[in-house]
Amino acid sequence: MTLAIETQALRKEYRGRAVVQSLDLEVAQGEVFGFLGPNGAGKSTTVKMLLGLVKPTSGNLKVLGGSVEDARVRRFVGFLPEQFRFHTWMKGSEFLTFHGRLAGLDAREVAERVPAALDLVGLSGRGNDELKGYSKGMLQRVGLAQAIIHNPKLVFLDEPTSALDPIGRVEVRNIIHSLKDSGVTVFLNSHLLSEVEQTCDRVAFVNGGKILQAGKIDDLLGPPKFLDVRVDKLSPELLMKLRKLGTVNASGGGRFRLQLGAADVPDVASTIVASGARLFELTPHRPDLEDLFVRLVQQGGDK
Ligand SMILES: Nc1ncnc2c1ncn2[C@@H]1O[C@H](COP(=O)(O)OP(=O)(O)OP(=O)(O)O)[C@@H](O)[C@H]1O
Repeated sequence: MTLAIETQALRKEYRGRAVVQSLDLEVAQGEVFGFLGPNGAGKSTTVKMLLGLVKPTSGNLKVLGGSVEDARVRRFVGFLPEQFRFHTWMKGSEFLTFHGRLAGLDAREVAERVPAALDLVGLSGRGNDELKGYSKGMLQRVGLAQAIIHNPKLVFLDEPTSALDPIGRVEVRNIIHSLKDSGVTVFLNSHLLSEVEQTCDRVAFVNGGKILQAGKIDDLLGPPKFLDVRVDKLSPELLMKLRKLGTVNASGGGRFRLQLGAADVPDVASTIVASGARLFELTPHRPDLEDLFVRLVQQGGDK
């Protein structure tokens, strides 16, 4: 596995107080990784160290297989900060040209990339407008365009959807998916856990500067605990078969909730269909990231 980010025992102290402690992190190239934690958990400090903006007190870190101090490595890193101070007097395309040149693109590359980036974030046709006339959502999107103007291999996005309406969120989610499709690694800080659940391959929960848990979302959440099902008729024969798969609570009209035992969702569906019943609904329920987040932070936050 080629790693885009690798840290060992990374630590940052401010005035003797550790705000990031012994952080071991591995993010594979091409994955969308969610870095989650409550306010003050040490997320921004970690990102700043990974960007070379803050010097670690101790520990090791590698970005794209090299040192973040190396300009040749930073050339392939993009960043959208949470509270971007936009140059509001600039037009959208001037702003992107400015950042493209800062990132090392030459005039020809910038001329090519600016319209493509505006298009990708749904702002084509608005490049000649000054940023001071942009809505919050448009600013967020032009900020995202700035983070990817130079075709980075690794992008850090800090709360990229917080200022956006539901349509804007879907658009950003699609942009993240298309970045992933083109092999870009995305490191996402977000408090919007439903967004994270839909976007990320893996997540790490951090609090008190330490990782509480990390892994694939499916593995962390585990299998569904119960299913809500609707069939045309819950016959005594079907009921008997379902009881071998879990505990059935019927609520009439062919509806029932099945607390799953060892069986999984396909077992239940095939049992129903094989019995000759018609299956209208089958909804698996499991704890979501928010449940896990609250549980982990409450259990492990003060350690
Ligand atoms: N430059 C600094 N000097 C002193 N303390 C700092 C500095 N930067 C951050 N801290 C402290 O480090 C801790 C972690 O802050 P950090 O901003 O990394 O958290 P965060 O997880 O990003 O929080 P949020 O979700 O609120 O942005 C906080 O207690 C913060 O006050």
